[in-house]
Amino acid sequence: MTPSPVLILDFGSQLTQNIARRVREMEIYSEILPASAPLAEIRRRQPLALILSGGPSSVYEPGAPALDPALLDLGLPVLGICYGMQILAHVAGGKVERAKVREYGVQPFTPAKDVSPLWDLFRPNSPVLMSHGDNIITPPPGFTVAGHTETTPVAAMENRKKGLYGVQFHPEVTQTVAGVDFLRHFLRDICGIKKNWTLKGYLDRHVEEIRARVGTDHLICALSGGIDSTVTALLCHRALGERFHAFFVDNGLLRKNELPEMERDLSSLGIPLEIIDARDLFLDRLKGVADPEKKRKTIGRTFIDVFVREARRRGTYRYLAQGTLYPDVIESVSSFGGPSAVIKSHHNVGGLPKRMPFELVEPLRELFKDEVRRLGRELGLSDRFVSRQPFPGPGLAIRILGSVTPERLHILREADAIVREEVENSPLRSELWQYFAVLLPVKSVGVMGDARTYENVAAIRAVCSVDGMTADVHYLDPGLLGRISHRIIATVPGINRVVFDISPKPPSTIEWE
Ligand SMILES: Nc1ncnc2c1ncn2[C@@H]1O[C@H](COP(=O)(O)OP(=O)(O)OP(=O)(O)O)[C@@H](O)[C@H]1O
Ligand SMILES: O=c1[nH]c(=O)c2[nH+]cn([C@@H]3O[C@H](COP(=O)(O)O)[C@@H](O)[C@H]3O)c2[nH]1
Ligand SMILES: NC(=O)CC[C@H](N)C(=O)O
Ligand SMILES: [Mg+2]
Repeated sequence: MTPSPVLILDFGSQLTQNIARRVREMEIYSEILPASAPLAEIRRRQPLALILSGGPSSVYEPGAPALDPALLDLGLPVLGICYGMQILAHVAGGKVERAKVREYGVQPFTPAKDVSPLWDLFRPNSPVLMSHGDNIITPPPGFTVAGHTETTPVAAMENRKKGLYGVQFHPEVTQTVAGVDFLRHFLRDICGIKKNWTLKGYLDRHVEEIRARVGTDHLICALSGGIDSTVTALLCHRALGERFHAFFVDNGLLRKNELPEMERDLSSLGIPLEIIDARDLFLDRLKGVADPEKKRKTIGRTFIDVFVREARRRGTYRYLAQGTLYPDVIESVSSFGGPSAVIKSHHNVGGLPKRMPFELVEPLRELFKDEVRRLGRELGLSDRFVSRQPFPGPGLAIRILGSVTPERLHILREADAIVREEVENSPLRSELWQYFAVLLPVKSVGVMGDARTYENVAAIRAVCSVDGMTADVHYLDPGLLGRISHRIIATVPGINRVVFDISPKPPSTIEWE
């Protein structure tokens, strides 16, 4: 049975899922609902506490996301974070205005005297992450100021009697050093919530949910052999048995030897699999497409067309399972109805056609990659499998800048195989999140064997990351870089220059398109 959640109301923050995962890390069940969710919907879930997320709006602007005042009278503890605190103040009769000085980055926070035990963890000048342009000028009646920073007089507030609290800073990020402990103290000690969630429980619950939802229908699973879809497949297979069918699409955008390696790995897991050769269709549709978003949408649509065609051929399937994770969602669409920005359309989310003949089953949609890896271990996947580098569904197409042609695919495939082989033969493999080659749409002059060349440039990317939301460059050892460059230029016809990408995410993204 699903436990009662800590309910997080999303006002459009890029950090909303960070709040959710912090709560999960304390083994407490949480759910996210859009801030616009009706009161009845919220009550139906019988939440144990409410957390109001941050968001890009200002409470005094027309159309800013609202908070139903009735929520403050349910007798539930409430914690507002950033916009969440501002909307709480606004609704309860306080005053919010544009600040004279905006406050961004880590700042020293000092709790007020005679505050409730919630603030026990903060010493004077505790580092907290701030990111706001509005300030609470007057706290609402019944509230007292619980702390300040140099430029924010109301950096925290509380109405102890009603259990309503607010912080202007972000406790859900590691830059707020006491942040995680503060959230735990709030939920465990102040709200008195007991541990009620584990990844194993997550697994069991989703197996049950899929069984209940799909009923006697059949489900096809889009399986790439990557960790996300493999965990999705294991979960759906466990739920549905014979009514589960996995399709792997060869879209012609795969890496060297991907198909045989994937077949070998998956057959050892006992997942029945069909391989669909759709190389010509994908390459045909991608002809002349150079714009990154157009490429991604073309690929997303073609994946679905292929699934529809194959599903019709075999009978009717109502459900399509995909290994969609939370970062795919947050970068692709305005998540959970919140007004967050589109960064790029991941093929499996923002790249999908508007009208779909399938209902999607996406059991991992709330999780981050490192959580899926732990789930994979829980399901018995080997460390080697679980720690493999992610490979995006649009494949080499988003690493060939400009139009995708069979010749350019061949060049990149060969160069990329060398990067993989060299890194995988070094002790680095387990430290890196991703390592790959990108083919640039520029040519440069070289000299090989005394003759002039005028050929393509390849860029090498190597990054470390926990969840793909941010990434650091890993400066490869010069010896290793030299070997990679030498091998590529010597053995891959069409490349005469190799460069190394030194841009972190943000401001760059991991993939070049
Ligand atoms: N070639 C493919 N055939 C079938 N489905 C695919 C293919 N490529 C991607 N997908 C679907 O798109 C989803 C998202 O792709 P993505 O690459 O993020 O995940 P993954 O391949 O499962 O894991 P990883 O991130 O480790 O590569 C997959 O989980 C899978 O459902
Ligand atoms: O399945 C996917 N479909 C996509 O369309 C897609 N685009 C990026 N990625 C992967 O997501 C992580 C973050 O990538 P970016 O920094 O490029 O956005 C990195 O690990 C990327 O490889 C994708 N995965
Ligand atoms: N990150 C936030 O929640 C910002 C809230 C509000 N818009 C501000 O700038 O003050
Ligand atoms: Mg993949």
